[in-house]
Amino acid sequence: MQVAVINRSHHPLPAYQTEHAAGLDVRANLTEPVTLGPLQRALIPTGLFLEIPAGYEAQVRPRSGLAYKHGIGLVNSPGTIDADYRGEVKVLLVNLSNEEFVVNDGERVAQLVFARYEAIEWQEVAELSQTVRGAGGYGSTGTK
Ligand SMILES: O=c1ccn([C@H]2C[C@H](O)[C@@H](COP(=O)(O)OP(=O)(O)OP(=O)(O)O)O2)c(=O)[nH]1
Ligand SMILES: [Mg+2]
Repeated sequence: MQVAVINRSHHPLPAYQTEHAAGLDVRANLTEPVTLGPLQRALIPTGLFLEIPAGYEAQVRPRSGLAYKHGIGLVNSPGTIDADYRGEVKVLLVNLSNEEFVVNDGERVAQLVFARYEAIEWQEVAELSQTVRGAGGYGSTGTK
């Protein structure tokens, strides 16, 4: 699938790092580093503007390496880039560690996963079909 993009960053376009990677690593586009103290969050610009085909979205997902090594996540994980959004793609990082984390220009801060979605129409009804699970959830099937 082709996706129109304007790259106003000073970095190459996001790229798949391996042959069958689902996500394209996206880089911070900064004029100066951003320091995130414990529990601080920041909107990190990417310099990227997309025109995603109708019927698709881009999900902004965390990188597990940053999460594991530095406690860096996304406040709104996964972020949603709508097909009709024409603004700059930004990444809402949060520092969930006890130590400062410095986001440097060019750092791969998140990954973009393109996915299909279905637009639905509600069909309001009085009752839903019966199932074995019923309303059970939140651990209702036990822990083993
Ligand atoms: O991590 C994100 C999440 C969103 N966006 C952009 C693209 C998306 O299409 C738009 C709106 O996002 P969302 O619908 O999640 O935010 P909202 O709080 O509902 O804002 P809005 O009222 O503008 O929809 O912001 C990003 O750049 N990065
Ligand atoms: Mg919205």
